[in-house]
Amino acid sequence: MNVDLGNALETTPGLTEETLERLDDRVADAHDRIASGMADDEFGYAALNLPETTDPAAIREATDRFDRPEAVLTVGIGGSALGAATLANALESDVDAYFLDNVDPDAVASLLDDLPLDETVVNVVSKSGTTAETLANFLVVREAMAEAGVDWTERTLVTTGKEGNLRALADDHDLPALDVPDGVPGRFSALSTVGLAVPALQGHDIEAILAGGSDGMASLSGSLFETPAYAYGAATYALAERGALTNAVMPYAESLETFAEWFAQLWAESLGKDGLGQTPARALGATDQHSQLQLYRAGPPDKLVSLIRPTERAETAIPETDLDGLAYLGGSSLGDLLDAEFEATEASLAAADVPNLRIEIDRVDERSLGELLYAMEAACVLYGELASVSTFTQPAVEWGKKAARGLLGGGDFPEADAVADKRELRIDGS
Ligand SMILES: O=P(O)(O)OC[C@H]1O[C@H](O)[C@H](O)[C@@H](O)[C@@H]1O
Repeated sequence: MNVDLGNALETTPGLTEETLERLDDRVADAHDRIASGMADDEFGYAALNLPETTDPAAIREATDRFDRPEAVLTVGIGGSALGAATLANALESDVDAYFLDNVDPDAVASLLDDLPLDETVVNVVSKSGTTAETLANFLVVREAMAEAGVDWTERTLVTTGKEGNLRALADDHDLPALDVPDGVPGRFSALSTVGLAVPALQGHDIEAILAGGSDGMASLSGSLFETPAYAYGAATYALAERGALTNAVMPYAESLETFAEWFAQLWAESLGKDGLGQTPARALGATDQHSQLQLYRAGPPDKLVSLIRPTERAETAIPETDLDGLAYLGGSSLGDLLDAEFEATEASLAAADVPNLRIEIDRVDERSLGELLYAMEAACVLYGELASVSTFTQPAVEWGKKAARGLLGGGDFPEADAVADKRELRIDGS
């Protein structure tokens, strides 16, 4: 994996080589803090040890008891879904992966109608075991299985903390259960049981995913010039300080589209604190060149664009044509075209002085994905250190969770009272 900062030099906002040299002293201090947090398995920092602390054999022991299913249905939300979804949607498998991470009744009903429930493994994931959406969806899924004559206890895998509702359910019904490791916030859990059970059920090489994470771990050092993850974290931080308040993440590979969603949670929940942060925007190359790029290039100069690509792709040749004006495409390939679009977008942003960062992975496979996920987590932790925010908490999200629970009669939460204070200025249509 490599990160190229060249197109963020002398842009608006922008960096200079001198800025980066000066910042490198702070990166060294931040790295010391990160390394000591890792050594002590401190809350949050422990996530950066996962390539070494996750036990793939324990994951396989829990997943191997299910004969190769037709589908895996994960019931979870946020960090309990997005890591697994990133891996499942990036890697090809004949075991289909679905994710119930919302409680839209139409979407839930239509998914349950379509799924072969007797051939599906239900993977219910909640670190806290209290998230209303996840537990409600699980109750709905469980009932759908019972109605279809499927013994849900035979087809359910639970991943949760050591205590709580889900743990009790797993114990009561003797369900296979994986532990969410201590000290690992949900959005940093992709390389743990939380992110790896689905790829294991799909037959992917989870050891290779962890090996990729280990590659990222081995490259952590006290200098941003030697650590791609820190180069990305330091540059995004410094650009945000200079006004790049939006980070448009634009993978040039459809298989990485969900990665941008995972990144959005990581960046938003970790860094959006104390009036600081950088808004992650999700885009896909080349598709969004034809929609969002106009804004990124010519809108307010408050953005940076992160362009991500694999350097190796499958080849699909573009057939020769004698159509005037299209002959230049013939003999080329879709991959060449996508790469040309990638480089053209970089150049077009640079020509308009818009900072853009290039991230390259070797190819979309287990090892490179493990390295990419690890590197972005390390980048985020470094950014949090430089910005002095509390990277591993999410009090603003918890506030809304409590208000919703209170509204539904799930406890006495003062946050729920605020809902009654909503101001109205309503304009009715016909
Ligand atoms: O895994 P759970 O406890 O169900 O939590 C799922 C999600 O809930 C909240 O929204 C948190 O802000 C997220 O960080 C977390 O990933």
